Amino acid sequence: MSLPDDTRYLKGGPVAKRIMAEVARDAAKATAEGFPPKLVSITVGDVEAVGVYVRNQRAKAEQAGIGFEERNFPADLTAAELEAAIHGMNADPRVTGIIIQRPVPRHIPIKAIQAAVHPLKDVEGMHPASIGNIVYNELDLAPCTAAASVELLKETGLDLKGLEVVVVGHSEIVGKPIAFLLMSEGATVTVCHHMTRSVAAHARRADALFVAVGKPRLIKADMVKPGAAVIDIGINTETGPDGKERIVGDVDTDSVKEVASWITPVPGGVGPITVSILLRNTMVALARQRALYQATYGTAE
Ligand SMILES: NC(=O)C1=CN([C@@H]2O[C@H](COP(=O)(O)OP(=O)(O)OC[C@H]3O[C@@H](n4cnc5c(N)ncnc54)[C@H](OP(=O)(O)O)[C@@H]3O)[C@@H](O)[C@H]2O)C=CC1
Ligand SMILES: Nc1nc(=O)c2c([nH]1)NC[C@@H]1CN(c3ccc(C(=O)N[C@@H](CCC(=O)O)C(=O)O)cc3)C=[N+]21
Repeated sequence: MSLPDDTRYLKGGPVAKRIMAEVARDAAKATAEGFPPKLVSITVGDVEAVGVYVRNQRAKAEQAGIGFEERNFPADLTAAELEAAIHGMNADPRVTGIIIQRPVPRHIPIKAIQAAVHPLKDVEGMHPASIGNIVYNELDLAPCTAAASVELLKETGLDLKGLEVVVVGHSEIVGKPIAFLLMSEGATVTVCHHMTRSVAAHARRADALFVAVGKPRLIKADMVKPGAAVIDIGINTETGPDGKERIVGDVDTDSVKEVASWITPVPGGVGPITVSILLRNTMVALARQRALYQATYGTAE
């Protein structure tokens, strides 16, 4: 989809491109040195919900020179079987990073599965140890979407110190890490969720509004402060007026763009940056694994 050349759109493409160039350079160097990076994607059962994400991961990984392997397990896999498979990948030196695509079937406890991924291979930053590092402001393996969203806000040039920010949605993978990253930047952060009495009342006070809920057109123009920056993280698939499937965010972009000073398009906003940060995290993970390998088996020079 082409977007109007409008400064109100905070496009993800240029930021993603910058990150991808850096990743491709690092991947080529590591490969030449005998350490080819490889990312393994785990999906369990119905892969439809994560289809776009996995497709883009494969395409971008190949473009950057990172190996990509998709492991799709049947929906009736037990948690113990999945953990065993993950332990195998933890022990496999050819696997650099592991991402468990969400959602997984209800009978699989996602927290336990994320904890099974070795922290050195946790490219999504979802192991409890990785998530904990965010509280300490150690951010080199931060959850990809949260890092991508904050990176886009920075593109506005707004000073994050003291900025009034509202985050709608408080999932472990998106909303909560966004709140932590923003706190580290000095913003004043309010987090809304389904029990919040009036999301609108909070949202209207925000200089920057992050939305990660999964409900098309949840945020309308009257919920946005004039001049605000709106970061739309939602990725929802719906049937458009032409009968074709399309991707929309959580923000009613047509009306909100008349009020906001900046708005991220969907598609073309946060999504592409998320993928490039996942690949960047893969290279960070590789560097850490190489450092450990060197410390363990290397000879003193
Ligand atoms: N662009 C990207 O790179 C990515 C996009 N996404 C997209 O972001 C969206 C959110 O994903 P994710 O966080 O995983 O989803 P979850 O379903 O895990 O979380 C949704 C959150 O929204 C809250 N919520 C639900 N209804 C409301 C409401 N009416 N008002 C305020 N808050 C509400 C929920 O609160 P409670 O828990 O209290 O019910 C919950 O915290 C999805 O559309 C997903 O596809 C996700 C990852 C990456
Ligand atoms: N463990 C886990 N981590 C996730 O981060 C995660 C997940 N599971 N499950 C599914 C959701 C959804 N999600 C997307 C990320 C990028 C695009 C993306 O690249 N979007 C392009 C789409 C372009 C196109 O249409 O091809 C864009 O917005 O421009 C889409 C969807 C990550 N999620």
